This record gives sequence, structure tokens and C-alpha cells, in this order.
Amino acid sequence: MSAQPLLAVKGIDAFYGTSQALFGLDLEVRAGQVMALIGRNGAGKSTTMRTLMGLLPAAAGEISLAGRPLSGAAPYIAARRGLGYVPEDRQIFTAHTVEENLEIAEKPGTDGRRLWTIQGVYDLFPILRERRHGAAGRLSGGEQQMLAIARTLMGNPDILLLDEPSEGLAPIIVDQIAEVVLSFRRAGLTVLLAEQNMHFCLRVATDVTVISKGSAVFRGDVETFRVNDDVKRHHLTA
Ligand SMILES: Nc1ncnc2c1ncn2[C@@H]1O[C@H](COP(=O)(O)OP(=O)(O)OP(=O)(O)O)[C@@H](O)[C@H]1O
Repeated sequence: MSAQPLLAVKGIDAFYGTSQALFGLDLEVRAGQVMALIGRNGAGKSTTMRTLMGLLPAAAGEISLAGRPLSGAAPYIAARRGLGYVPEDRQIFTAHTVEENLEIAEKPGTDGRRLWTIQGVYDLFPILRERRHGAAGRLSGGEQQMLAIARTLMGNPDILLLDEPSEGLAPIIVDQIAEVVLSFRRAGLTVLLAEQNMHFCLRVATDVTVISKGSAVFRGDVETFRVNDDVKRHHLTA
């Protein structure tokens, strides 16, 4: 394992107006990890993602990517530097076809390579190949989630940020998304996954950061987390 984390977040604070949502949050993601950011509703998972992407400013602290500062960067810079964000609300272009959504998002990775192609993402999500000429707005919720992930892959990110990919989906679809995240894990793609669904996290993650009231309260590998009933009881159960 390399000494330097791919993504390092140190002591970040974030606010919505005067209301503070993150309190000195620390987070590290190393290359090849599937890091689950687990926390209750309102714990600050989405806020962490938004702050990483530059959609919300960090009022304090530092963010660095591959050893270079990222704090204060605009969202398009964060994307160019290798962060690929799949927001909770998916934000696909509903009036465009599935294929147009993918074409719009195509860009080389930070190393100039284009590992992901339209055919590659169709192989990962065959249903999108079937629906490729249809309007994205006509897809089911699960298919829209798949399209949101596929579209982000088209940007060849170094780190994939997935915000609650299982939210609101039927168990069979959640299962398919879990299989896809597991395939990323096998391929060595680095993932930061915000989730409330503990079962999903335990299945796909290599490592866990538990967030509670805007701060990290546990960091460790998934096996250490699995047996830590104290953390689960105090910070995760309702
Ligand atoms: N746009 C907003 N304006 C004001 N406060 C917000 C906004 N978005 C989130 N918050 C507040 O910030 C805190 C963290 O919310 P956040 O959405 O990051 O939590 P979360 O862990 O992602 O949970 P959820 O599953 O509900 O998205 C909460 O107290 C929430 O009410």
C-alpha cells in the first residue's frame, strides 16, 4: 500500500449559511480502496461529497488529491483532477437519449487515457444498451442510477464518488449495483461510497469511515468495523 493517500481530507468545516454541517472532518482514501462513508441521515455524507467537488466551500481545513492541494477548486477543476461524482439526485439529462448522456460526459482521464468507452459501459450495464435510443427521463429509477454511474465512468475518473447509490431502489436493483461496485473493487478502481445501507457497505467496501454529526468517529478496515458493535450502536442505529 502506498504511503500517500490518493485523497486526503484534513479538518474540514463546511456551512450552509450560518448552519455548520462539517466539523473538522478527516478522511483518507488510498488507491484501490472502496471506502464507505457511513452515517445516519443528516450526518454529513452528501455535504462531504459536495465539499470535495467544490460545490460547497470548505471554510477550514485542507483537501489534497495525489499529494496536490484541491481546496477551493471549482467543480470542473475537481473533475479534471480525477474526481468523478455521481450525485444523490443523479442529475441526468432527462430529455436526451441514454447514449447522448454518455457522449456528453466523455473525457480522457488524468493520464490521458480513455479506458471507458460507450461499449464498455454498455457491457457493464446491458440494459442501457437496450435503452440507448430512448429518452433518459423514461428510464426506471434503477436504470437512471446505472446511467448516472455509467456517465461518470465516461470521464475516466481516478476516484469515483458515489452518493447513496442504493437509495430508493428495489432490492434486486440494489443487488445489481452492489455487483457493479464489487467489479470496480476487483478492477482496482478507487471508490468513495456514501451510504446509509450498512448491509450494502459490508458487502462491497474494503474500508469504512463512520461520520456522525459532521465528524469522523471511526476509521478502519471493513472487518474491524464489522465486529465493532460500539460504533454501530452509538453512531449508526436510530
Ligand atoms: N442545502 C442545505 N441547506 C441547509 N442545510 C443543509 C442543506 N443540505 C444539508 N443540510 C444540513 O446539513 C447536515 C448534513 O446533511 P447531509 O445531506 O450532508 O447529510 P447526509 O449524511 O448526506 O444525509 P442524507 O442521507 O440525509 O443525505 C444536515 O443537518 C442537513 O440538514
